[in-house]
Amino acid sequence: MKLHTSTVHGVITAIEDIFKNNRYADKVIEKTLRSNPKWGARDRGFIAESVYDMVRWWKLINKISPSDNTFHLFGTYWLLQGNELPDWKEFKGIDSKMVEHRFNKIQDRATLQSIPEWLDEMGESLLGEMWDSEIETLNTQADVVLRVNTLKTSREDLMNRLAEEGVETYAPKGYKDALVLGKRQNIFKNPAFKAGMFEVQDASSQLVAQALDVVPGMRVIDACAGAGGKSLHLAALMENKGRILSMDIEGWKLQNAKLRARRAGVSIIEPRVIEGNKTIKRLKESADRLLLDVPCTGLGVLRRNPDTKWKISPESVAKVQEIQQEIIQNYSAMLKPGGIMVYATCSILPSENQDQIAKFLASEKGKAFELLEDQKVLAQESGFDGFYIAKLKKKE
Ligand SMILES: C[S@@+](CC[C@H](N)C(=O)[O-])C[C@H]1O[C@@H](n2cnc3c(N)ncnc32)[C@H](O)[C@@H]1O
Repeated sequence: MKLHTSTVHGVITAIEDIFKNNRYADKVIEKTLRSNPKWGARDRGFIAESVYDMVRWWKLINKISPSDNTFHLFGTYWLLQGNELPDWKEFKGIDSKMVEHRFNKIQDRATLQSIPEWLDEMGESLLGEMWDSEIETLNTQADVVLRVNTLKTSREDLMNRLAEEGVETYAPKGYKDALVLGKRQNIFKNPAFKAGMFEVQDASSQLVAQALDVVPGMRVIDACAGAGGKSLHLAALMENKGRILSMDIEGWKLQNAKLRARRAGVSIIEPRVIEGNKTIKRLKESADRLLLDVPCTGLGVLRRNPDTKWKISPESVAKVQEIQQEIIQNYSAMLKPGGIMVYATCSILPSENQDQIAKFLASEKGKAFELLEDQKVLAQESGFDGFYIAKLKKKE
């Protein structure tokens, strides 16, 4: 593949923005692509993929590159991908033999898999021998998965409609509303997206709303609703009948959920900002179903957000675990006796998942609950994101 000055500069600028200014990769890529409307689909694809890949392999590239000059780092990445470098002055001092030689000398998993050492140690201690292949899987590129909005269309109709436009998809077994794109592309531009016929949502994430066993007419609380991905799915499963209270501590995220609801033809979502314990107390025993899609490290979705591994630390992992336990302890009061609560994370760490549930069940408030089932979804087994989903019942 031939390299072009303008797009390589786009990658270099984006990488410097991410690492020097500590910005999120997805936001930086979005900004870079927006600032250059003349780039075509291939150029955009090249930039997005190269930036994500460089972020993913940052530690490895830095170990091999002859310097921390961003062109050298890009050149190293490009050669590691099995490509050739053009004769540009910026790439002076790097060649494929040197890159191969330095790569072959690396033995340790933390560098080879390009993750911080503390994370490698934590992963191994918590996941044992599963860690090796899990981190390998989490370093690959994720599929683009759609969730069909059954309020507007069926999976078969959407599949046919997209196929007529040349967008090939397949329906993965075991995920009744999911379609996987055959080829990565910007699907947000598709008219079916603008018409609210689908959302982009990983297949594992689609298991969360399903676990709540909702029926039309129920009163549901989605207590960490964010931009409303799971609330929208719940609304579709409830045939847009009943009530969903979508709550979060961040009001701007709920605003986003409102816009998405309008596009999806959903009218039963009511956003509510959590302003403290008072908001929770007022809703005591008011919900038939309660979803706690709690904040987490995001280690199950590293394929989508590779920069997570450079942003988290042992301290932030401990802090988020504290928040998770606080949420389950305090928010579980909003569920009616006999109701069902789902606790979910997009993490693969037992300390954020089954250990949190065990701690809750052993506590005073947890005595009112029983665990019905839980799913520990690893990326290496499912082929999709890593997730944890626990389904609990509040005793009558
Ligand atoms: C995993 S995200 C939710 C994703 C969302 N459910 C979706 O499907 O798109 C976790 C959310 O919890 C919110 N959050 C963090 N601390 C919270 C708290 N104490 N109470 C409620 N929400 C909180 C964050 O703002 C974030 O939007």
